[in-house]
Amino acid sequence: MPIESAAIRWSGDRLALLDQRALPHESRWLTISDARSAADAIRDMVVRGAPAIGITAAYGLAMEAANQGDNVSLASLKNAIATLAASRPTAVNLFWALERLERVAGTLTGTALVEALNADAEAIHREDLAANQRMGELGAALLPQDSVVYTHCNTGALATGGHGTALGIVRSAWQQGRIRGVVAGETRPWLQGARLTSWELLNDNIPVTLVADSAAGLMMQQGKVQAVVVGADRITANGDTANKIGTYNLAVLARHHGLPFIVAAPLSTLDPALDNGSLIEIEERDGAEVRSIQGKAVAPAGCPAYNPAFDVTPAALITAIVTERGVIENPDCERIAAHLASV
Ligand SMILES: CSC[C@@H](O)[C@@H](O)C(=O)COP(=O)(O)O
Repeated sequence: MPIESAAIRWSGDRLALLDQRALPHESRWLTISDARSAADAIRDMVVRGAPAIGITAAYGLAMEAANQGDNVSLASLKNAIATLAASRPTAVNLFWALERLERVAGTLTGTALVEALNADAEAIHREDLAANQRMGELGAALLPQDSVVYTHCNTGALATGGHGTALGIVRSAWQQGRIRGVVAGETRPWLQGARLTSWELLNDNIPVTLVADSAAGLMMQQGKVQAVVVGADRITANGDTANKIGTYNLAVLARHHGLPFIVAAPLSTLDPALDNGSLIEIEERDGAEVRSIQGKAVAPAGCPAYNPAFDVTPAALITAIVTERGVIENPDCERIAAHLASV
């Protein structure tokens, strides 16, 4: 059945992705028809954001199954699953989606398998939108009345099945008249804040001020922001949270200035199999992304550069984690486990 969200269009058997590398200047859609092209799109940042990566991987596997036709089985999909799993390492939603589809596939074969994978990929897409809307309601209530909220990277409709995680909270809070506006950090090196978050917020007429990442401390010192809300790529059993590089800096600053630091993520981003954040694989990307901005060199050619795509914020710096199931205040092992066990 066709499903459409801001950056992901599923026709029922083919996938189109909005090429997020070209935003905000150009709206270009790429057609994806198998697991290899889905994996390429994830690795090359055509599609990004933990939930959107999971949704894309699910559709990629479903299309692969359909392409294989009558003889398809879980065994014949193993290479495609490995290709998708190798695309990016940090966002657990990718692995969560693949494992979920593997369970659905089970011993099915042929048309039954194709139909089951299609239905589950569509369910993952729809469930993510519903989760975001619920997180929006729950998270908005945590923000101080009349506050200005600082956010990092892009966690909006582009990064998810719709509405957004942290940006979903911002959207819901704005609709409720709870916040006065948003400060978006530009988010070097890929500029998700400058290119994507500001674009989404301007499109929704939500007041946004774009700042260089290095302005965050001054803005907090000057009392210009009252809360920080971010998304997550993986949250371990103790609440440690991997998110876009620079998130940890913001958490330290928020603690110093006594501001709430709120993480929003669907349950598909929780990884209770890992005890703590030191066990999360942090994606390291090409140093060329740091030496240049949007393909234009800003550093001497060949200058050594280090380019981790994510960092880990210790749970002790997090005021609350919001999932579609509720709010985990002062997250730790016990509270995360109780949250996961609750219904
Ligand atoms: C709802 S998206 C949550 C996270 O995936 C987001 O904050 C982030 O870090 C995205 O990184 P990206 O490298 O753009 O995929």
